[in-house]
Amino acid sequence: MFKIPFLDLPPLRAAAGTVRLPGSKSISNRVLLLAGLSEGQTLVHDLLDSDDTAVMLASLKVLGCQLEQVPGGPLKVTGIGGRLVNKDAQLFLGNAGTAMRPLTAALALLAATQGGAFELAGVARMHERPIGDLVDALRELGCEIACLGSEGYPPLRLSGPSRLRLAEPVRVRGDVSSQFLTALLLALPLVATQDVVIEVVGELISKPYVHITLELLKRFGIEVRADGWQRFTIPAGSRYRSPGEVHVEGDASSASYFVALGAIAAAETPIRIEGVGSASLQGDVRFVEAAQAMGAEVRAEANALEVKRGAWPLKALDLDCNHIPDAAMTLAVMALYADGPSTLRNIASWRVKETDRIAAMATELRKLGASVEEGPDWLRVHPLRAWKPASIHTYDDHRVAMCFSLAAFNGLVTDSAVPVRILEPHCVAKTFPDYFETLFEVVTARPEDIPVLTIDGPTASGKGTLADEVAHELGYVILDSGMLYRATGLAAHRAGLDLDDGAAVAAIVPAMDLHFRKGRVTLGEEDITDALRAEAAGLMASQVAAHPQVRSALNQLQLDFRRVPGLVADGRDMGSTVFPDAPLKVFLTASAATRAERRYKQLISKGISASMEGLRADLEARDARDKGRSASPLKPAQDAQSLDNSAQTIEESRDLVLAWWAERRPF
Ligand SMILES: Nc1ncnc2c1ncn2[C@@H]1O[C@H](COP(=O)(O)OP(=O)(O)O)[C@@H](O)[C@H]1O
Ligand SMILES: Nc1ccn([C@@H]2O[C@H](COP(=O)(O)OP(=O)(O)O)[C@@H](O)[C@H]2O)c(=O)n1
Repeated sequence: MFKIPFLDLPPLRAAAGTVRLPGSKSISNRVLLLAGLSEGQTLVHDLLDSDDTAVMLASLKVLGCQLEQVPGGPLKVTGIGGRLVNKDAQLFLGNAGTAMRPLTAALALLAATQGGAFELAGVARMHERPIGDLVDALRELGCEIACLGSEGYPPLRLSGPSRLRLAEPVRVRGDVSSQFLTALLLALPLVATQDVVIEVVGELISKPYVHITLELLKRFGIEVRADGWQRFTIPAGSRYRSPGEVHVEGDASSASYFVALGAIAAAETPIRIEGVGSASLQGDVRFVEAAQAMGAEVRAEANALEVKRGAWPLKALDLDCNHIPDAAMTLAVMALYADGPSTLRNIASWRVKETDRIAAMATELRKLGASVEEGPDWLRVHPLRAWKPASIHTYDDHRVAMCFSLAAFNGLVTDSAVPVRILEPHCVAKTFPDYFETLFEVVTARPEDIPVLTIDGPTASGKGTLADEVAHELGYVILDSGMLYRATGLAAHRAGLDLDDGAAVAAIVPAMDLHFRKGRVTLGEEDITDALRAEAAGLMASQVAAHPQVRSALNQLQLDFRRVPGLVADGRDMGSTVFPDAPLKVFLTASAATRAERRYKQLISKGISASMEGLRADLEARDARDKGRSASPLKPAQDAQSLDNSAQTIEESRDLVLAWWAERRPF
């Protein structure tokens, strides 16, 4: 996950490959609650790991459920069998509607029948999301509920015992959020000593989510009788029975970004999306039909989709989106690539989601330059051809962040492509913590569009440290080019080659089986990270680096690191030779005394013995060789910014470089 203030997406051009979706949020939290209320054990496979499931899990634990993660396997949930273990608890539910609503219903009913006191609270936005209709329905049933802030909103206090009135049908509004009905359906089996009837008042929205609820209840042994979508009966004597094992489907709303990606950018080979398909329970899988109407070519298997671009530009759309409320946000961004204005209708529920999504989408689309009209329950988006680089505010709303990533394909409809900045990208953790990593796996950009920041300088000036810090802050890929020279030196040495024979050393480069993963370097099967860090490897590197043949043999390997979303490259000639078009080139220096001292401390802290004088002599010899060689000698690129960090802390250097970087970005 990118836990950084912003993530800049360079102009993207194409997409291909396979993505595996994380588990559905709606199914995960429903299954967890049902497993938690059931008697016995349930093995939950493919559970979504996200903010919203984390708050549900934390609550179940407080309520006395036992949770055990089988390493690399399912989560084992041992339920409370409908009997309260802990009758007095405070639960924090973040911004998770899928936890707040059903837990309110379940705990209100349990408190009424078994006694207890529960406080349910969330983040500030959760306290602005209405829950009054559910509270009213539960009070009608005889539950005691106090709204601790504003009437009709969380935080709530649920207490009991109190006498329940189950003989009369309980009435709940269906036209604001179907989650109120879902909450009652999930919870009422707890008290179904007689038939309990729920009547929906008003037209029920988001029916597919209620369908998921009914299907999952069935798997947990509860056969609800439904009369149309207006009246539901929970039969007397209903009891949750664990099915033993449950597999959570991939998240169909999350699939929408990749379906859209295929429609926009998979011109050659399709994007394959695994985890949802034609057999999916989730209503949002019908997003596929909307994407097809806009031109996507889709092939559906039971549990996978393959999507390719069909019509281009996309075809404008006028759609009632009531059946795909969450996924429909993606259509608003697809509309930018259409051949006319697109209208999304019947989306009033957007106004009470993580943020007011109609207002948010309109505001952010306009920042890109789009012309947008909005009404109480509709949004019209006009196609965009003159794009502006924009900083997209994400309102702590995962879906805003994910759907605006698709704006980075603007280069497919304009000659002057622009990057897109996504603020607070970690908000995707709500449903898809690795969304951007997954996206980056399947998209490509033109190398010249991918920004590079270079840091060159003499040994122990702090290049590696600064590069790590800056790359981390920007979410960029890192190239420690010295490691490539070190690995080449080491491999040549081990092969018994004369390190002064440039042609012989260069000849082994193509066959080097070198991999960089998670800060470790492997050569073939062997982890050579520590060997590479030794001073001896640095000297060997400097020796082989003097040969033009070796430098050119390593050139393409270095260029291959220029990957989405951007690159920070450190070495000797990153700015002067390898990435001459980098928008920011830093030449980092520090006095020889400072550098020798830093290297000394670095080695000592790793338990490697060293002498200050020896180190200084080595580094001066290495500097002399690096500066004096004819091939790519160590010297600042013409347009480099010099930085002497002798008297600076690491943070000061980092912040200065980030400030220079900010000056060069178009946002
Ligand atoms: N600005 C700085 N101030 C103090 N120490 C630093 C600074 N930059 C780096 N260092 C320290 O100096 C040591 C050498 O830095 P390193 O990044 O390995 O250098 P290089 O990659 O240039 O050889 C590290 O232990 C690092 O923590
Ligand atoms: N881009 C690069 C990177 C390293 N090198 C060579 O590789 C040696 C080791 O590089 P490094 O960056 O790992 O070394 P330190 O600066 O960490 O000591 C340097 O002394 C250079 O001779 C190079 O020539 N060009």
